[in-house]
Amino acid sequence: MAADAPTLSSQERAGKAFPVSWDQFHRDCRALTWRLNEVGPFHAVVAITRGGLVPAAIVARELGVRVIDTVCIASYDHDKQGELQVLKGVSADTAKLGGGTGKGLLIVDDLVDTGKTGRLVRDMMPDAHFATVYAKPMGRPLVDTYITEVSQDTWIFFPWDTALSFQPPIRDGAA
Ligand SMILES: O=P(O)(O)OC[C@H]1O[C@H](OP(=O)(O)OP(=O)(O)O)[C@H](O)[C@@H]1O
Ligand code: HPA
Ligand SMILES: [Mg+2]
Repeated sequence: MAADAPTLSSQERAGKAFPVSWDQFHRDCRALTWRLNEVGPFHAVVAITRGGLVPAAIVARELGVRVIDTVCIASYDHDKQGELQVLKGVSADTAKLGGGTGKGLLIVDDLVDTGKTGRLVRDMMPDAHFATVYAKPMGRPLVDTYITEVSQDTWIFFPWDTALSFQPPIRDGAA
């Protein structure tokens, strides 16, 4: 499982912060759907939980897809990546819709970073279309469609993980 992907230090991971608001995320999901609309139709959407649940709901709504399944994978404890754990695979019904290889299925996640999660889901469903909202360079080759690329040393802060807080002025040393 992604034995070739180097381990990144916290410094390499969190060099730059890229905070995303709900409004921005919704717009980026809609932009993603415009692209996916050219590729479909899809039998079902498969969300990679938990981060993929939010974009999957928006994309499925925009594409008019009502069959939604999940693959439940955990690997990060905040910004530290551990071993990937597959907590749940696709259901038998969804696997049948994808003909056993994922053909006609749309896999959605919030982002690819090192690509470890993406490689795992691609191995599970090699003919599925894999879409993410954001992509970092190491994971980008695994994604069929994405909207915004950020550098590898950028950490994306999603709106469901954050809250508004005071920021010191830039001239006082804020990053
Ligand atoms: O390309 P990678 O380096 O594998 O990282 C990308 C994955 O990491 C995050 O999930 P995480 O494992 O943190 O779980 P979560 O979705 O429940 O937050 C994110 O939602 C992607 O699924
Ligand atoms: N932001 C949030 N979660 C993540 C990231 C990120 O940049 N990379 C892997 N999981
Ligand atoms: Mg995830």
